[in-house]
Amino acid sequence: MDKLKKMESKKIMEAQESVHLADLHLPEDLRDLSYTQCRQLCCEIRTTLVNTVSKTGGHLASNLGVVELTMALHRCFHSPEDKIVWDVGHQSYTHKLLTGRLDRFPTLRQENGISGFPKPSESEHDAFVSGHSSTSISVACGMAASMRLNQQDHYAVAVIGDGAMTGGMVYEGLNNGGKVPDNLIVILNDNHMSISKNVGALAKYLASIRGKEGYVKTKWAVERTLDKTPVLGKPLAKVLKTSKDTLRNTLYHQSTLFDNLGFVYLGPVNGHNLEELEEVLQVAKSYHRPVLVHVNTVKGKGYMPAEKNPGEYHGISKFDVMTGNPEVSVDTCFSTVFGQELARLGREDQRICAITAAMKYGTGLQFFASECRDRFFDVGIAEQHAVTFAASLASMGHLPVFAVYSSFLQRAYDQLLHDVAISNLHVVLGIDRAGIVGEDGETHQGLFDVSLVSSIPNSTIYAPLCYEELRTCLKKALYEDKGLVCIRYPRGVDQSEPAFREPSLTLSHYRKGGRILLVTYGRIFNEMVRAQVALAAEGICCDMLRLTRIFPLLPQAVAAMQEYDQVIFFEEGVKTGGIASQVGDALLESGFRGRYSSVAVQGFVKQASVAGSLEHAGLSASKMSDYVKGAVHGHAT
Ligand SMILES: Cc1ncc(C[n+]2csc(CCOP(=O)(O)OP(=O)(O)O)c2C)c(N)n1
Ligand SMILES: CC(=O)[C@@H](O)[C@H](O)COP(=O)(O)O
Ligand SMILES: [Mg+2]
Repeated sequence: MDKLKKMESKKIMEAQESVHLADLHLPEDLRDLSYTQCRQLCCEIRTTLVNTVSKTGGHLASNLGVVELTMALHRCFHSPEDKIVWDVGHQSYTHKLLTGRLDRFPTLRQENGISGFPKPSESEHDAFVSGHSSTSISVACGMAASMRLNQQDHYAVAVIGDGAMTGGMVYEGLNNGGKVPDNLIVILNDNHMSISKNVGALAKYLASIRGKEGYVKTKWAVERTLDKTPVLGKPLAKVLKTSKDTLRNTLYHQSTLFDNLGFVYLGPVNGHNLEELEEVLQVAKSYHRPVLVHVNTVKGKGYMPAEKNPGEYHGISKFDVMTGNPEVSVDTCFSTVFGQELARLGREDQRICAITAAMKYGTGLQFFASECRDRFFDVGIAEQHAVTFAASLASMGHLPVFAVYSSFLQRAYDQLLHDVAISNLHVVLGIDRAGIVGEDGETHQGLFDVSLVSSIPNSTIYAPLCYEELRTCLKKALYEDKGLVCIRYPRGVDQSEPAFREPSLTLSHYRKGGRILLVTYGRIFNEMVRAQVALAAEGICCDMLRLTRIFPLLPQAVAAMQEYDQVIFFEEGVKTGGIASQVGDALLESGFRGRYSSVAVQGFVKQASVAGSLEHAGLSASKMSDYVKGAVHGHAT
């Protein structure tokens, strides 16, 4: 039997053997499997994804869509020497399963468990931290450049979705990457979806090229013919390379944006067909220059509820696998209230415009979108653009409201400062997911917005406690305040007790006759109320001060603090530059003679439940009460 036949029979034998993730040494063993075995593994992976996410919550639909793509990548590239960089990283679950994390997979997104995003600290196969969109091409560019400098013949592969392609950083990366002779491969995972439908001119452009099946088929034939021509030394290889390019240009006169930017464009290919995927990836590797591979996938592939409703299953909480129904369904949350109130105001005032950066449903703007269609703008994953766009609308007399997650706003600091604040333009921000977010972890915590915005002159920040207060703040922000006005509110529901829910636009002072004043803002006031009750039961009487307008500091708040022997500020935000530290400065300047201390978040907050993270940060009721007891007895840290 010749070598080829032997290999063939080995393959057939292997194909008859069933394989399981748990029996394999991954990712290495993947390369020895037959396609039949790979497809079998894909089924096992999908079942694992659905079952696990049904218990932990997570990004299901995006992951179901890239099972074959991930398998093909790990068969064609050699991680960790080759670097696979996942954009956003929310679709990296299969990658985790194929790189030896099956046993830990049930701990997904839990405290001390594996992350829902790539984390080099978790595995050498996670090339780079991600969570925010559109960074992968820049990361891969840097890695490919480093490989060249170190004379390593490895590959840097960025895997990026069509939604993430709407982010501006992508074009900075393409601009840089397209001109270098590096082993840089960009895989465009095109499923026609961002979280909701992908929007904008780029989405339209991708739609126009993704249907061109003829392009790819003929192309493979050309590549194969040329690649199989015996190599007769370098000069001929050069001629062949030139003829490849000439042939490509002749056959495919219609070049893409990516070709024009210096990338070889390959595709589109069926992202659920392993053979086709591996073929295109091998061709991509053969170029040794920047290549973009366009892959068509179906978001939610293989689990009917997710295929039918990819938006709802993008990020989902625990659900019933049989029905697809969420375990707990929440009708109202801060985002919904914000969105509904904005829609109501928008109906009455034609100047109001609402802007989202691809988070229409997450921020509750779907209500505005359906009621005031022409004044609703989904600008794609483009927070920087969104802020400058809002500034520009304001300069033309509109009343723009940009609803954005706290952590994603971090990108747009200069736009807030340079485009909004310097001109004192009236722009309202709904800062959603403010504070601790829980299971998404470090990349998504909303803990920096207060420090960030309060460093900008003439800005205003509100932190409403409850829905009613949120509505009032929004009206005030639109009709009474000027300049940059932010309203920050958390993920989730109003948990404040009716007795503490008197809406205020400034501050609420709860007097019990104590000599200690506890101060805070936002949702952790609920924790403070519980702490105060517990402390009272132990004979420690505390007053409370809750701020609704947190910045600029209210003179009456600083004045109220002067009445006390001891003031303790609890803040669900970072300590540096936060309100607690600003209050400390103000008290010092005012000649306050009592004791002042604060508890705020320090460092990056890892994934855990919101309650768990509050506890670790010292911001739960029990930790607050412990801290106060320590302070009373003179040993607070
Ligand atoms: C800067 C930033 N803004 C918004 C998000 C929220 N976000 C996460 S995934 C996503 C959609 C990504 O779509 P795509 O890249 O096509 O991936 P798919 O889920 O379709 O696979 C968005 C908007 C984010 N992670 N980062
Ligand atoms: C991956 C990503 O950035 C988003 O999908 C984010 O996880 C959404 O968070 P929410 O679930 O709070 O909308
Ligand atoms: Mg997509």
